[in-house]
Amino acid sequence: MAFHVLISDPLSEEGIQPLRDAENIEVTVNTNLTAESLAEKIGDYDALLVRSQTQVTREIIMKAKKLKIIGRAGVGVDNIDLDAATEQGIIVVNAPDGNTNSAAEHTIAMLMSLARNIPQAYYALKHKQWERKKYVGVELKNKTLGIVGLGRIGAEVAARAKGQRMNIMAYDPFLTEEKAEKMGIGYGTLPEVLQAADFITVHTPLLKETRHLINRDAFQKMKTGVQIINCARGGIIDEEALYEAIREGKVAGAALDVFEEEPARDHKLLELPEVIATPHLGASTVEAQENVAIDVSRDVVQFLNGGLAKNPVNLPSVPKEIMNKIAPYFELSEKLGLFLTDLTQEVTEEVHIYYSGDLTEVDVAPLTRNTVKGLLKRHLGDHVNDVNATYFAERKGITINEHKTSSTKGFTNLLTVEVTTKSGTRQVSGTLLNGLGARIVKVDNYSVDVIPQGHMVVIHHKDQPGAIGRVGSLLAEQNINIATMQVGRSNVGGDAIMMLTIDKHLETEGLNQLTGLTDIYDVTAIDL
Ligand SMILES: NC(=O)C1=CN([C@@H]2O[C@H](COP(=O)(O)OP(=O)(O)OC[C@H]3O[C@@H](n4cnc5c(N)ncnc54)[C@H](O)[C@@H]3O)[C@@H](O)[C@H]2O)C=CC1
Ligand SMILES: O=C(O)CCC(=O)C(=O)O
Repeated sequence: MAFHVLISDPLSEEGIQPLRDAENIEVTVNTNLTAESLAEKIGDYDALLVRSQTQVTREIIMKAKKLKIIGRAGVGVDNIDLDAATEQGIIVVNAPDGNTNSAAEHTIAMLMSLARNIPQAYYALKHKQWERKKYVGVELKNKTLGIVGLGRIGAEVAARAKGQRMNIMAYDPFLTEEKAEKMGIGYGTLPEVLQAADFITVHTPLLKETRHLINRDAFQKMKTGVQIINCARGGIIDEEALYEAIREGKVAGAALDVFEEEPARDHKLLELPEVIATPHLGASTVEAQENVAIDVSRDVVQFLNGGLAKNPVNLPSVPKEIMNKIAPYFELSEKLGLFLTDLTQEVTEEVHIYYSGDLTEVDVAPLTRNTVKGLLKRHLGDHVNDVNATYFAERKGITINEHKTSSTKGFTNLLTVEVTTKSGTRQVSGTLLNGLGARIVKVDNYSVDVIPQGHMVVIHHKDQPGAIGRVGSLLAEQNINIATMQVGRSNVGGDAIMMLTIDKHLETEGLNQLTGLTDIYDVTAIDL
């Protein structure tokens, strides 16, 4: 089967070679699509690759019936409606490392241009004006650079600015004093950084929490004559507040690579002589564009062919060595989820997943997501997948609890799923037996040994002579062959469980007849 991939923003031709090389992938490049024509065409594609221009809105995602993956050749994913993608089970991947260097270099270029009025002086000279007095700048040496957001790019900017003999002071929610000290930079709260800095550069993502992080209040805290750089995202700085701060003389200059609305051809900030700007060029280098396109193309090829994406945005990435350990449990975890949904046949309120033995040594979050997928699949069908399983569970008010326990009950590994509904709690445990594959080894309090596959019947009954025979006869009458049978009981003559694997699905009529037999409490048909 061929997968169809649409590239809707200009990407490096060398960078998309992994897509072109893949035999089962057909690539369409169309960088002139309007929002309407993208919405019209997106239904034909399995993957969409973008930079920052294409707005992948909810409306487009809702029309993307075949779409499995959106690749962002770059870092920021604020042009993609992540919630909508997650809801629709579409994985979003980005290329977080490929343009770090270019963005950091661009920031330093902007910092130096700002300090020495290079763009303004250049413009004047091109217009035949030799203005030496007007364009006196300031040195960077011994000035304080305030960095807001010390991630990949912020940290690279810090390293380079140290080379300019600047003092660095940074704020990041994940930065500690110890870490700052190790990096040879100063640590401060946001207000402290704002107060101390001669130059301030922002390097956070654009999130609800960071929108207008630098606002009127923030400008009030700054030194008079401060200069501001934004090579991260328009919207982190409140543009209206920046405009006022420049007009009032609080801010002496600003260097902007990004704007709240792009393209920003006719922006009032651009009319101010104190503002220098580039049209979102931070990542526009040959190297960065090749890097990000390669990274994202590889992820798309890998993912479409059943592999794991290296840089998922709406799904945590799983290191290879952990994946190798947990991969054999994937099928079992989903089947335990499916088994319990059939067994309870009621609205799930709470889920507890217990991992023991070998499984306690690794990050089992992917298995939890897969179990939840199994629990929801009966009702949501193929619409639920690893990307959206936890989201759907949350939306349906189901709480998911993951536990690691030392109680292995004699197995080297044991995965137990417990579901609470309004009628009570049901449990199923499974294990992987060396060389023998997956087994269900416990249902509620009964020990069993059943391969989790095919058509099954779970019967709760009273441990009385004849009960098993009656079930066998009735199924024989219905021409249903029993492949295997397991019986577990709590005590002689007490409650017991029969687990049958049968050769075909048990229809409702047969199920009702079984339920009507003497000493039978309840019967559930399960199809795995
Ligand atoms: N102009 C351009 O062409 C480019 C822009 N970017 C943008 O640069 C920004 C940074 O990218 P990376 O360094 O790769 O991201 P990153 O994820 O490595 O770093 C972001 C940092 O911001 C911090 N942060 C989050 N909320 C914060 C807050 N309220 N206050 C202070 N810090 C906060 C995070 O803890 C993290 O350390 C992103 O917005 C990205 O989209 C990236 C590449 C090119
Ligand atoms: O695609 C681009 O050139 C923009 C890069 C960018 O802003 C990012 O990676 O966040």
